Amino acid sequence: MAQPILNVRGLVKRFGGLLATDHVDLTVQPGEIHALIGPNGAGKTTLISQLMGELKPNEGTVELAGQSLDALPTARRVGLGLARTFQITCLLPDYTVLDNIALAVQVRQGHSFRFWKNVRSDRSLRDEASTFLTGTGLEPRENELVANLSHGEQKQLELAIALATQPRLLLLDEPMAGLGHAESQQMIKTLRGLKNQVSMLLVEHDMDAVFALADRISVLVYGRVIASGSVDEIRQNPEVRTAYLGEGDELC
Ligand SMILES: Nc1ncnc2c1ncn2[C@@H]1O[C@H](COP(=O)(O)OP(=O)(O)OP(=O)(O)O)[C@@H](O)[C@H]1O
Repeated sequence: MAQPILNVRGLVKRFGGLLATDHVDLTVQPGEIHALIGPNGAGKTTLISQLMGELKPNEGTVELAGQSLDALPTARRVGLGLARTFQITCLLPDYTVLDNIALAVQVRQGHSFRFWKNVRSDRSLRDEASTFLTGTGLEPRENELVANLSHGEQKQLELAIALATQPRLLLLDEPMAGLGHAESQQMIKTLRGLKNQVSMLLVEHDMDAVFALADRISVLVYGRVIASGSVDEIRQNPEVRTAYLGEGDELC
């Protein structure tokens, strides 16, 4: 098997007496969409924050394409190809769609936020930024202020911003959260279209989306990975049904 793009071994995060992640082992293969599911409070967001270097683990190791990230701050991890989206969108509301993406392009190019006036005047920066709108459905909205976007459009924009850093691995924290049916379908289509471009770790509660997108699924309960496997293996796993859904519930 190819070298995993992400290799997590024995990752632990304690908050006082609470084990938010409990010796988590996880791999994401190149080109894979690996879904991470689990009940509220299972530790999914905590795990993503540890991968990004926003939270320091108590134990364990994280490698991106064979390179250890353990001693690296978040900015270096982004430089090596990690990007995340957030459960609650994190955008600049008084700037346009294109401004928000151009800023991410500029940061990737190594410029500091202090020079960000260029974002509104630099033609090549704006041209490059607009390429990340392709397939998001936001193309006609590039000059709209973020504050005027729907929730679904903001989620699409957040994804475009993450892509503008040209990641090798995208960590998606509930991209479907708060979306209506049509918006969820658009997001599924967008993510499917990205599959050959970037590997993904997809944290998601919407099981229709998970089953539509995932190559493999890992199930986190009380900080522990209780199962990992193909969609069919996870659908049929009795421990997953009991721990995650409750006895007798259908996993779909
Ligand atoms: N900064 C923190 N300080 C103390 N406890 C925390 C902190 N962050 C998270 N926790 C706790 O760690 C556990 C895991 O939380 P986390 O947000 O990672 O779960 P989650 O699986 O992402 O949940 P959800 O699906 O609701 O987003 C929870 O019990 C939460 O209350």
